Amino acid sequence: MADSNAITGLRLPRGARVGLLGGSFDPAHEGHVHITREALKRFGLDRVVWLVSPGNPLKPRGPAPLEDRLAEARALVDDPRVTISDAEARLGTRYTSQTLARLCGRHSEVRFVWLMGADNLRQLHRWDNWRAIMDRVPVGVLARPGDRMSAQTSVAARVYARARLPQAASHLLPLMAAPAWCFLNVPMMAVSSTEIRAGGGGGAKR
Ligand SMILES: Nc1ncnc2c1ncn2[C@@H]1O[C@H](COP(=O)(O)OP(=O)(O)OP(=O)(O)O)[C@@H](O)[C@H]1O
Ligand SMILES: O=C(O)c1ccc[n+]([C@@H]2O[C@H](COP(=O)([O-])O)[C@@H](O)[C@H]2O)c1
Repeated sequence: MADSNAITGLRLPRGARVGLLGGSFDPAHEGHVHITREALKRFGLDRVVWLVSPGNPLKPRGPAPLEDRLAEARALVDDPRVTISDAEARLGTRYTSQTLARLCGRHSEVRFVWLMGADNLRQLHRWDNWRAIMDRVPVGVLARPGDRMSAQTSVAARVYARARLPQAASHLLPLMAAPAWCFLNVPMMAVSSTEIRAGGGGGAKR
């Protein structure tokens, strides 16, 4: 049975293990596809939802229009396990702690895992109500060029050191009660939206 919700716009099977990859996706790129594939495999996820953000609260410059970013992401992804979602715009949430509270409330039968690249683990302690994020859902972190060490040295990694799951047990992460997090030292792909924007790439609408 699917846990479908008119407000979030998401149709998620009850009991499913669902990764949430939040991002500006300005534009979406192969790095997002790569970490999504690794997360599906290594965390044993059934689905990954790309939560295309209306705008990162920490970034001063606004992203391209949401509709353009959603369309570009949909054009890039060819995997039925991956959903490109505007749930944050629908819910009217911008901060991840709020988004997770609303999603967990609306999809109470789903096992969510928050996914992010290692660069975001490095600055997680600057996010609004960041401990509430760690305390609400398991968190899966994927290596990113330049940020491999953040798994050991970031504030969040140190504060939640006892909640770290060894990489060898990564497939258990969706079953763990929060706080629990796991760093995946996967092969890395050196691509970013910043570089693509600087090179003038990113899709026909730019
Ligand atoms: N090449 C990559 N390797 C690992 N993680 C990545 C990679 N690209 C993006 N991510 C992660 O995907 C999520 C969404 O990324 P985002 O949409 O901000 O792309 P970005 O390339 O980091 O953008 P920007 O350069 O504008 O900051 C973040 O958690 C980010 O850490
Ligand atoms: O909640 C916050 O304070 C917060 C601060 C910075 C980033 N985020 C979220 O982190 C995700 C990655 O953001 P970005 O812009 O780096 O792609 C995206 O879902 C943002 O909403 C969230």
